[in-house]
Amino acid sequence: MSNPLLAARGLVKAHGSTPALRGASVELRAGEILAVTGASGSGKSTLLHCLAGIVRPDEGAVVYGGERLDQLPENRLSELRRTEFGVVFQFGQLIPELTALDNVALPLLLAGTSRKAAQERAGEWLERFGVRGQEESRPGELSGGQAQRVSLARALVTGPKAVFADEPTGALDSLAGEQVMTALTHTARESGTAVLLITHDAQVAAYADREVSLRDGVVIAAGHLPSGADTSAEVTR
Ligand SMILES: Nc1ncnc2c1ncn2[C@@H]1O[C@H](COP(=O)(O)OP(=O)(O)OP(=O)(O)O)[C@@H](O)[C@H]1O
Repeated sequence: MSNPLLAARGLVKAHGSTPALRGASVELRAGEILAVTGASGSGKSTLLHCLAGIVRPDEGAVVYGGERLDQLPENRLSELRRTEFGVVFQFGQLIPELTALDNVALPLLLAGTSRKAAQERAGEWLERFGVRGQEESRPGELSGGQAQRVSLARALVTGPKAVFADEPTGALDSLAGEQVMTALTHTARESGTAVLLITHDAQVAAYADREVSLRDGVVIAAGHLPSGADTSAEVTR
């Protein structure tokens, strides 16, 4: 079995006195699409935040490329988040004052790409996600599905190793949701990007290679790839 790209072991995290994770372990392999499912409040977003280096766990380890993400200093963590990870949230979280093109160009500008090259590349990515023609639109002028596809372009434009998507279709109707999932999975497979996808929707989870379920802050079940998964009981899919 190939080494995981990212591995979380025994994560414990509380928000104040509310426990969110109680010993969750999960692996994300290079290039795979992993769905994380579970009831509301089961700890899915907290797990994603720990894996993406947005939040530090109280206990346990997050290992990425041989480095303990949970122990990295903040400046190295933010560099990793900028260069190797992409994040998409339920409501896109585009910068409202910037055009679609500038939203997608922003991660490249932050990485030191020239403005001209960043805008050119951003335009190509808008095209890939079927939102060419909306370059000058601000997020408020886009439909939910268009905004989410711009968010995907922004998450993938730097060529990250992993994309973290927290209910990316949660605010969309089913057609727009399908378009977003098709665009995400197609592009991720093409570029070999791993995707950790939180969803409560079985139709969305069906786009994934593998699925893990959380209950009360622990992984209770994991579906498996032909190469074999590592944890507990299997989910029949
Ligand atoms: N910032 C916070 N402050 C206080 N409690 C929080 C915070 N974030 C999460 N929690 C609590 O931690 C637990 C796990 O939350 P989390 O958002 O990780 O679950 P989830 O499975 O993603 O839920 P949902 O599907 O509703 O988004 C819940 O009880 C939640 O209320």
